[in-house]
Order: sequence, then structure tokens, then C-alpha cells
Amino acid sequence: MSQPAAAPARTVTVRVPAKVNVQLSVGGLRADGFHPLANVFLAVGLYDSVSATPAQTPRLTVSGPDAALVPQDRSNLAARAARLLAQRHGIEAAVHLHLAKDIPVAGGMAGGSADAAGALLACDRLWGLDTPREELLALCAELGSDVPFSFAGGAALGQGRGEVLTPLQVGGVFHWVFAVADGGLSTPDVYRECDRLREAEGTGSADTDIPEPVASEALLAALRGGDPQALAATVHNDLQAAALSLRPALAETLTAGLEAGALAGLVSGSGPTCAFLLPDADSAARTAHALTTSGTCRAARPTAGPAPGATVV
Ligand SMILES: C[C@@](CO)(OP(=O)(O)O)[C@H](O)COP(=O)(O)OP(=O)(O)OC[C@H]1O[C@@H](n2ccc(N)nc2=O)[C@H](O)[C@@H]1O
Ligand SMILES: Nc1ncnc2c1ncn2[C@@H]1O[C@H](COP(=O)(O)OP(=O)(O)O)[C@@H](O)[C@H]1O
Repeated sequence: MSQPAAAPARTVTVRVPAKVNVQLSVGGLRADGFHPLANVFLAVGLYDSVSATPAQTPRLTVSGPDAALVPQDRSNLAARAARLLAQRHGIEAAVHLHLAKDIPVAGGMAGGSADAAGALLACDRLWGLDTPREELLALCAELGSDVPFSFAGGAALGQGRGEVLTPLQVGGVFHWVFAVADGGLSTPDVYRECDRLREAEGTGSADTDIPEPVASEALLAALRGGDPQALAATVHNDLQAAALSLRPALAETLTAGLEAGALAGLVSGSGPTCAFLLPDADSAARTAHALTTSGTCRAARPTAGPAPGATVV
């Protein structure tokens, strides 16, 4: 007599967005090695998917065009997220995590943070833990400064080192093109270069020399109003000069995007991805095409924001 088929192992899949920093104002270096920020995050429609399946021992696999650039050992931020959650609940992190990556790696779009946020939510649901949202956000902050925002999505002001979030209202859809570079930039290297440039310019790098960064009222009003022209006039990234100093060729990418009709172009976070704001979806598609053929980037991706945060699919 044949045995009934074993029930298939359950898999929980979570989709998590990339981000762009529409304002990134960086204060002086703190004693703990971080910088105080006024970090206005906007989640955008490029996503990684994190799938969690029960396993005998912890396992991690990665797919997508940049998979070879992602660490597939214990150091992966998603694997660390699963271990942290399991440890807090006194259980084994016996799970197979699969990351289907579409967010550029080391691109200033918080791909690793997205995977960490996705792994936390996927494991929480797989293990039936139902950890309260506030506790999950606190675990996110332990994993990295950007991880709480990857979890929350939408738009938010990040203060402290970026992990203290205040949700922001957004009154419309903003259209973007992201010019993806060949090769990444290391976030700590870019912050260090920012400090070095400030020292060299005589503007200081110690906490006492530089005023506490604050969110721009004009920029917050532009977000609330859903007004791309007003947002274009106010976007700002204090790390841009440092990213350009480490990767001078990005200046050509920024010029190419502006010549193709973008309202504004800026480096996304620590770079090297460049973000271009467009008035509508049609002009985003045209600008993406022009950037792709300009030879100044590896790929150009049109998309829009705000996008939802970590979501079980
Ligand atoms: C620059 C930003 C802008 O959103 O993102 P990316 O462009 O890397 O995606 C973030 O501040 C990156 O956040 P995240 O990548 O989570 O950084 P963490 O893991 O917390 O820190 C990595 C390192 O970055 C530097 N760091 C990070 C955050 C901060 N407020 N000040 C810092 O100086 C520190 O050197 C730290 O050791
Ligand atoms: N799940 C992950 N996905 C991508 N990178 C990861 C991951 N886990 C750890 N990393 C490491 O984090 C570094 C930063 O990657 P990422 O988060 O994509 O970029 P950024 O910090 O510029 O937004 C990578 O170079 C990689 O070594």
C-alpha cells in the first residue's frame, strides 16, 4: 500500500524594497564611529525577495544578476537576522533562506538591509512567533542603521544614525530612474572620505564642529505635496562629494541623466547608483533608455516611490 505523500515544507516569502535618500545630511563623526543624520528615506519599486523554508541546518542561497557579489556564509545580513531572531526566542535558526536579489549590491540602495528586514519577517512568520512590530523594528536597528526603514518602507525621516524613524506623508507618486554602476562602493569608505574632505576643507569632522543635521522643511513640504519640481529643487546628499571623489566617473552619469531630461540627479546614499527624478512615467522610460545607451552606467532602471515596506507575499 502506498504511503500518503509527505506535506510539502512550508515556505514564507517576503518582498522588500530598495530606497533612495532624498535628503542625506551628515553631522560630525560620533565617538562610536557613526554619524548623526537627517536621512529622508523614500522606498522605491525595486525589490529583493526573501524566502524562508524549514531546514535541518542553517542554509543560504542567492540568485539574481549580482548573486556572486553577495556573501553566502554566516556574515550575510539575512543570515544574521535569522540568528538574532532565533536567539531572542531561544530557538534554533534552522532555516533555508533564499535571496532573489534585484536590488544592486553595494549600490547605496540598502539591498543588504532589505534582505535583513525580509529575513526577520519571513522567519518570524515561518516560526509562528508573531513578534510585535516594535520589537521587530528594534531587532532591525541592531542589525544596521538602514534596516528599520527597509522594514517600514514608505517614506520616513531617519535620525540618530538613521535608525530612529518618523514616518512621513507623501502626497503623490514620484518617478525615478536608477543608473546602476559597475562595481560597488563601501559605505564606511564613503563616510570616511566625507570626513577626510571636510578636514581638508577646514570644515572639521568632529561632532562639535558640525551643526546637528535637520530635515529641510521645503523638502518635507515637496513630499507632502507630491510635487516633483519642488522635490527636485530640494534633494541633497552630503555623501555625494565623497562618492564622486572615490568614483569620479559618476559625474558623467549625473550629466547624462540631466541632459536626458531629469529634473534632478543625485548619488543614492553612499553610491555608486545615481538617482534621477522625472516628472512622469513616460519621461522616466525615455531617460532610462538614454542612460542605457549613454555608456555611463551598467543599467538604468525606471521605477517609482513610495513603495510598501517588507510584505509577506
Ligand atoms: C549611507 C546610508 C544612507 O541611508 O545607506 P547606504 O547608501 O549605505 O545604503 C546609511 O547611512 C548606511 O546605513 P547602513 O548600511 O545600515 O550602515 P551600518 O551597517 O549601520 O554601518 C556601516 C558603517 O557605515 C558608517 N555609518 C553608518 C551610518 C551612520 N549614520 N554613520 C556612519 O558613519 C559607519 O562606518 C558604520 O560602521
Ligand atoms: N544580503 C546581502 N545582500 C547584499 N550585500 C550583503 C548582504 N549581506 C551582507 N552584504 C554585504 O554588505 C555590503 C553592502 O551591500 P548593500 O547593502 O547591497 O549596499 P549598500 O550598503 O550600499 O546599500 C556588500 O558589499 C556585502 O558584502
